Amino acid sequence: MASYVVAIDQGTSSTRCIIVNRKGEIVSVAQKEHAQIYPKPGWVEHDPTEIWRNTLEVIAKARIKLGLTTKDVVAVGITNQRETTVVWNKHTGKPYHNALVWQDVRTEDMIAEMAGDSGLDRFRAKTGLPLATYFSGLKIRWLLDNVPGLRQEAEQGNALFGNIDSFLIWNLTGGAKGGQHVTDVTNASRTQLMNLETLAWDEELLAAFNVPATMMPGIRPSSGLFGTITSEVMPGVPITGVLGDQQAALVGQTCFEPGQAKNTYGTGCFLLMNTGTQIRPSTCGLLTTVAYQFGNEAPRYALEGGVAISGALVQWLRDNLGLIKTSADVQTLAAEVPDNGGAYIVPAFSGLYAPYWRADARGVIVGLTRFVTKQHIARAVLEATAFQTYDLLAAMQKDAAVELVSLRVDGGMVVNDLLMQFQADVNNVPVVRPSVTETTAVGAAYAAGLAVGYWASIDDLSANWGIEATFKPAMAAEKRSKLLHQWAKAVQRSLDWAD
Ligand SMILES: Nc1ncnc2c1ncn2[C@@H]1O[C@H](COP(=O)(O)OP(=O)(O)O)[C@@H](O)[C@H]1O
Ligand SMILES: O=P(O)(O)OC[C@H](O)CO
Repeated sequence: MASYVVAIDQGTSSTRCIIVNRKGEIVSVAQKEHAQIYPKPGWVEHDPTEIWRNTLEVIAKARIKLGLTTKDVVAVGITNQRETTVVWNKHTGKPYHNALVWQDVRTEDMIAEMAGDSGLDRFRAKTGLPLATYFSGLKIRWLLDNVPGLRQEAEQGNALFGNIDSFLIWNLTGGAKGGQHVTDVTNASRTQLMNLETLAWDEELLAAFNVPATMMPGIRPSSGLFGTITSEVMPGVPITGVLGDQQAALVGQTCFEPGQAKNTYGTGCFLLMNTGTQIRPSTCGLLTTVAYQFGNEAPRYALEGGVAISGALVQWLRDNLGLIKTSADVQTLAAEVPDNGGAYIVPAFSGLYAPYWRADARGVIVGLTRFVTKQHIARAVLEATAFQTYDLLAAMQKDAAVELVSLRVDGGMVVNDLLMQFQADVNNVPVVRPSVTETTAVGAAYAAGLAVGYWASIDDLSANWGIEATFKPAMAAEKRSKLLHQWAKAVQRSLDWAD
């Protein structure tokens, strides 16, 4: 049998195992959703043990579909929802608490105290990130301060911190019996505890967030050996690629040249532009982050704009309002009307992220009249994602001082042609959908395969990329500016809501 790379894509909504061949094609997939736990308004948790169980299950299923033995697998890559924080006991493997998901806003009250007189940008120079509920540092601190006995456990060296990548690697490589406690530079860059230049945990940051260094995983390049799997699901196979999911998508889209950008439409929506070896600070509310580091090469950096709620708004329409049965139904419903009927939704469920960074914002639906129907609401749901992306793109073009000639897209929502066309229209930039839209998993596979010589160089990867569809802007300028004007007003209405 031919040889393959296995990628595990642990996302916010589900866990997937995807098996990739040398052409970057997906030859087998298995996927499982996990529970979203909302203990209070604004709080979002996952059960790490459920995610671990699902990971084992999807690996087994994807392998069985293809009749794959471990001999056929050259390497494993892992990509994951970033920032989501797990702390577990190193002797038992048991988490001390559910994972605090990146969207969780329970640390909101800690921000003002941390910011002090320096403001939200207190740690931006070292980390590229503003103070926000989003990143792991405050989440770790919340756990240490609120889970009885945890701080003492951490100080005694019994408690380990990890994002989901670390938690999975540790379990796959032996768990309490010698599991590797490691992460990669891209994930570490989202904790707000790593220095972007040194690529090491920063003592001053650890002290400011009051996090003991003993909890922290070793930081490795994104492509290289992380450990060898001992779990019976794939014993003996090396894990040689790890990337946060948005950085993995950048790699999967083969955006290796400075100035190339992609937008991933999943639960949230994330626009990343490769800025090469340069750490480019943002003045427009974007993040500076590590894009990838392959082996001993210099790290590559990116500018990033992320919004918390995009596909999640479709799920909300489905699960909370019951207006659609499946996510795909949103397109059918929205296509029954020619426009939004004057309704706009700003899905600030977790506050607003880039470029606004307003933790006090909450979701609003504005422009309601008796004319507005569920069809208009469905349309407003899709348009909200496109408008939020427009805001990111505008900030990105200012920060990077480049004009994008096209936008490469991927993620679960890009099957939606109505959304893709509307995106091209409001951005006034062509939207390019590649033949493989599971770029997150493919990116992790690429990092893993490069490390073991399955692909010789990034040129091999770029040769695998191809276009499936291009959506060209077709909206009159006047209509476009009217829509964007109304959107900007709607955003203002969402601000200053949470006290
Ligand atoms: N046809 C569709 N139209 C709009 N949204 C969709 C469609 N299909 C899936 N989605 C949304 O895409 C998201 C899943 O995308 P995915 O990339 O799998 O997310 P994640 O990696 O965050 O788990 C879900 O929020 C879902 O509601
Ligand atoms: O699970 P996704 O694809 O929505 O991605 C989540 C991001 O990594 C959060 O930063």
